[in-house]
Amino acid sequence: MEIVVLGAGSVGMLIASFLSEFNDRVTLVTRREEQARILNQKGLLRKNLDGTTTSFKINSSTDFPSIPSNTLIIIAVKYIQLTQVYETLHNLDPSIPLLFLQNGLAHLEEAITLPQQKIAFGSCQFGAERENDRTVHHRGQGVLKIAVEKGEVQPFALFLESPNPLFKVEFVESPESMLFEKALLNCFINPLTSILEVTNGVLVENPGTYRLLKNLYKELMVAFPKEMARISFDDIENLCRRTAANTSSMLGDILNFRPTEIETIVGAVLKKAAKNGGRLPMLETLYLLVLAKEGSGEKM
Ligand SMILES: NC(=O)C1=CN([C@@H]2O[C@H](COP(=O)(O)OP(=O)(O)OC[C@H]3O[C@@H](n4cnc5c(N)ncnc54)[C@H](OP(=O)(O)O)[C@@H]3O)[C@@H](O)[C@H]2O)C=CC1
Ligand SMILES: CC(C)(CO)C(=O)C(=O)O
Repeated sequence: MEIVVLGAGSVGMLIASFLSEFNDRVTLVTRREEQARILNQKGLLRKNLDGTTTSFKINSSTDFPSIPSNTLIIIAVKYIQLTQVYETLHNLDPSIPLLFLQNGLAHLEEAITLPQQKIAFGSCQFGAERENDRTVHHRGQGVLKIAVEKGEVQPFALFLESPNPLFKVEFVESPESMLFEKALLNCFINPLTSILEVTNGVLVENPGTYRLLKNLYKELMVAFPKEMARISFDDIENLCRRTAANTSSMLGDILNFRPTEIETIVGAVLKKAAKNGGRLPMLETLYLLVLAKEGSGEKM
């Protein structure tokens, strides 16, 4: 099966590297000509958890290659960049399977209005950090959860062929629950790492941020008792520890003066709580601080 990964950032390059270990028909679609040229000429590099580096020969292009219908398209751009991507996907063959890997909740309703008959969503619980246009760091082992919204599992089952024990994939039932659970996890890590400009591991090493995580846990437990019953405090701690060296995707945006995904992650969780009459003053404060920081880039 051909695989096209759209978006050669942290997640796109990391996923493409793992897929290239058992499939030699992976294409990385980039936004910039320069990046495609570097990837084609020099290949893709993955810096592994054990300090080694693996290199991969990879096809890269700024255009979609002519896509046969047995191609899987993996969309690894940020939520904010999806608007442009939807237009392209809209014009593709409706039988082509699509897998969306964004954090947050907003893309779920949007993506399912596309004409494609096979659509799945992924929840990445690993860390990925782009070093440059051809180099990505694997910053923490974690599962890639996949939930199919439209069509059958079969086209997405190719992930199970991965021979690499560090790239684990698990199929789950409901995209909505899976994405909400991931958004809850991101509420603990992404805003705090962005405000404090620290890597994920610091949140559990520093006594002050550790207390903040505990208090936030209590607050979210009251607002979402059913959903939070599936997430233990240990799960949050483990995610911070497993991805300890990672720069969260939101902090990456802040450091590069890009808009963050605060609305689709934290904003969406706050809205859901408000709908049920719940209030989340701590999370709302973190949300406002990220918004303030996001808007401050040009003025500083
Ligand atoms: N990083 C992480 O550890 C994790 C990230 N995630 C989620 O994964 C998603 C992707 O995040 P991440 O990889 O960190 O983001 P990055 O910003 O690193 O990567 C996004 C990439 O998409 C490219 N892009 C933007 N628009 C287009 C387009 N129209 N066509 C082709 N490429 C395009 C960008 O190109 P350019 O560089 O030219 O702007 C960039 O390389 C996010 O929703 C994030 O929340 C989830 C779990 C972990
Ligand atoms: C898994 C985690 C927390 C890794 O940093 C992430 O989802 C992100 O950075 O957005």
